Formats: sequence, structure tokens, C-alpha cells
Amino acid sequence: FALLKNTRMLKAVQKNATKGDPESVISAIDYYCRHKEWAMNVGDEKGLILDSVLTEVNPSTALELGTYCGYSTVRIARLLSPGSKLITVEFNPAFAAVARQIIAYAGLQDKVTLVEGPSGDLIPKMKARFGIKSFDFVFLDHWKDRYVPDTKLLEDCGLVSEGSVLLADNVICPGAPEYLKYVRNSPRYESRYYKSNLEYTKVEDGLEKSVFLG
Ligand SMILES: Nc1ncnc2c1ncn2CCCCCNC(=O)c1cc(-c2ccc(F)cc2)cc(O)c1O
Ligand SMILES: [Mg+2]
Repeated sequence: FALLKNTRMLKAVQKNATKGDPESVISAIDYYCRHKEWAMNVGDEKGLILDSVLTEVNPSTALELGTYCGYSTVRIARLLSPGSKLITVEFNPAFAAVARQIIAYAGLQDKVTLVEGPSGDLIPKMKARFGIKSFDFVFLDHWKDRYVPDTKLLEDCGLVSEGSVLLADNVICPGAPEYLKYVRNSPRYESRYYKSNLEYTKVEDGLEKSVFLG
């Protein structure tokens, strides 16, 4: 039963990881999901691509759509420079509750703001509520049919500016075909596909990195 799986994952982190050590939290989740119960974290293989793009961008303000258990939240927050902030948006309160505990266990709660609710409602409130000028980096990992509407919403709300980087998970599996068409055909994006595998499997998946040209 999915929600109980997330509490089992949290227990595995509390048992096998060291409090305040993000690397051990990441390894504990990867071990659990590879050997015990598969879960839809971005995972260790695509996680290395996420790490490399993040290090290149070095964002001061980052947004994650779809927190789930906080695995990618921890991967992103651990690489942020001092004073940088990550806002992560989760729709499902039970997922959010587990994610808060995993983020806190990694000792990254001061860099992360977890907001609960549908991305479509929360994105228009970002400027007013968090004083965000624009996001340097956005990780899209929520409902795949929300990637296009939410990207358009970010543009319309002035939350992306020249040089902002969007990184989308699962563009092959489960797939986000409309999103790929949108960013690859738009003159406002420079897009590139990073071929990889669906987390903890040999199935093809990949990440699409799209730089907003303004
Ligand atoms: N703030 C918000 N607003 C709207 N929706 C929101 C939200 N916050 C959350 N959600 C709701 C997203 C629920 C999770 C989305 N992710 C996925 O659905 C997902 C599925 C797979 C998968 C692949 C092969 C399979 F056989 C089965 C599953 C892999 C992945 O890496 C995935 O990210
Ligand atoms: Mg994903």
C-alpha cells in the first residue's frame, strides 16, 4: 500500500543513515528502493545527472515540483551554496509528511521550504509569498501532464528569466511527450536530452534540460 511504503522508507533512513549526513540519507534510500521496494525517486543514475546540472547552474533560488519523499530535495539542497534556497511543492500530504522528516534527518531543513498543494495554484503565489524574483533552476518531477501548463505558468508569472534552467524527469518513462514538443520547438528554449534509465531499472528514461532564453 503506497503510503505505508513511504513510512517503511523513512524507517530505513532512520535505521541506516547518519543524522545530518545527506550522502548517507541518499544511499539509504537508493539501497532500500533497489533491494527492497521500488519507489519513484529520481534515483542514483539520473541523480548523478541532476548533480552535474545543479553544480553547473549553482542556483540561488531553486524550485522542485513534486517532492514525493524528499530524495531529490536532499540531492538538490545538499549542493546549494550558503544562503541559497529551494522551494519544493508536494500535492499529497502523506508524502509531504514523510519528506519533511527525511529532509530534517539530512539536516537540510534550513535550506528547504516545503509547500503543500497543487502546483497550478501555488506557482502564481510564489512571488508574493516567498519574495522570489525568478528561479535559476526548476526540477519538474510531478504529474507529467502538468509539465507544460506549469512551465507556461512560470513564464507568465515572470518566475523564469534569461538563463533559468528547467530540468524535467521522466521525459521517456512514464513520458512527457507534449513537454518535449513544447521545449524543443519553442525559440525561447535551448533544450538537450540526457539519456539514462528509469530509477533502479534497465528501462530507458532520461532528463531534458532546457535553458530559457528570455
Ligand atoms: N504540487 C503538485 N502539483 C500537482 N501534482 C503533484 C504535485 N506534487 C505531486 N504531484 C503528483 C505527482 C505524483 C508523482 C509524479 N511522479 C510520477 O508519477 C513518476 C512515476 C514514475 C513511474 C515510472 C514507471 C512506472 F511503472 C510507474 C511509475 C517514475 C517517476 O520518476 C515519477 O516521477
Ligand atoms: Mg520522476
